[in-house]
Amino acid sequence: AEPQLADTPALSGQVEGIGATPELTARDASGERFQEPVTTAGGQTEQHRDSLTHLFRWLTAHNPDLEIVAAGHRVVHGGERYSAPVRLTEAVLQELDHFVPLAPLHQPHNLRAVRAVAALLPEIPQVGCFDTAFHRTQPPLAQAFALPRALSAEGVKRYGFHGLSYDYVARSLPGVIGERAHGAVVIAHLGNGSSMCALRDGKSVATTMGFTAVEGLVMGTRSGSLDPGVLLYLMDQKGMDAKALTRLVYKESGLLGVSGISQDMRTLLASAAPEAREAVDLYCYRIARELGSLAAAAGGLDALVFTGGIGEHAAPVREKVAELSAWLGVKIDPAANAAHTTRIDSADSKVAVAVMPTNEEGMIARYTVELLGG
Ligand SMILES: Nc1ncnc2c1ncn2[C@@H]1O[C@H](COP(=O)(O)OP(=O)(O)O)[C@@H](O)[C@H]1O
Ligand SMILES: CC(=O)OP(=O)(O)O
Ligand SMILES: [Mg+2]
Repeated sequence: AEPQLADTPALSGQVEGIGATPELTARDASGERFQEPVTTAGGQTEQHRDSLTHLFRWLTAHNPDLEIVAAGHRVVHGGERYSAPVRLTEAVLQELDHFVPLAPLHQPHNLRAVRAVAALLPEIPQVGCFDTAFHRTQPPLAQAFALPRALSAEGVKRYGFHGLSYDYVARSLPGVIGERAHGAVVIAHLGNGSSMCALRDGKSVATTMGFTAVEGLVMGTRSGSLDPGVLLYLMDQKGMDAKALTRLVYKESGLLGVSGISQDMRTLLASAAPEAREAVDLYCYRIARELGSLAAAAGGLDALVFTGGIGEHAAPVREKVAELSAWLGVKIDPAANAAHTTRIDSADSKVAVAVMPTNEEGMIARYTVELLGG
């Protein structure tokens, strides 16, 4: 029989703290919550393996009837080659290893999990679902850097990320705003990593992230767009090498670097420190600037959607972005915004404004069933 996907997951959960003290948390359909530490020692590879061993044992103990038939994975970078989900064979994994330098915070962890499952459950098929894939519909101009042709031909171009989230939201959007979902839409995925995507008729036409997931908006610890001259200056005048610059732009910048306090939006919103305020202000200002740019790429703005941890929960961020975007016809209803309702635009707003939960795992499950069931 063809695999069927239930509307709601039987279980959902995560292993957090790999690299430190991993812990499994899960929730079943009735809302019951489970939490247990993972016993492990050694480096990241061993910790991934032990976390998955623990997970599979736990799954069997709690659902004796459960049969694992496949595993779907988020793989952040698929390069030029992978514009759709793919069966993960060892040959494919070796190609995906090449993108580790292009997504150092994500790709190595993504691939470790695939290899750990392959070792533990060698008989099940595994599917890779790429953050970059959704953006392959973009016109070539939107994917281009103004670099010499030879470099562009090698694949030095703008890929974009958070595609699983954008695809999920785009598919759900007609149910929230009707016909306007087929017009010019900008989705703001605001989490630890933050990016925005312009869509026309549900397809990506432009996005703020580029070759790597460090371009674009201010993020938790990532700088977002920088004048490349800053990097040249730091190399030339301060003797910083690639490793030091990687640490700087991926781990020490963004909300954390500007505030000097935290990478966590909740902490910053609760803080009275002027540095916290400045970090949040810069975060919102950059979103509003990019919204203007993306509206230009989409040829207008019919709808603005907020998603991700910050987009879904941080009402003051949405309020500030809306205030800075009034010129585009964005106007929100303060009470609806404070209550995090699905539609937060005021009755006289030209632009529909929505708050929607994302569901990257749900999207992975769907792609996996589609690929294997077809
Ligand atoms: N109630 C809230 N108010 C403000 N910010 C929140 C709230 N809940 C979560 N966040 C923020 O969401 C961000 C994490 O987003 P999330 O999408 O969960 O992250 P990830 O990209 O790791 O999946 C953090 O900055 C966190 O502070
Ligand atoms: C690609 C990316 O930035 O992902 P995340 O938001 O999960 O860090
Ligand atoms: Mg996320």
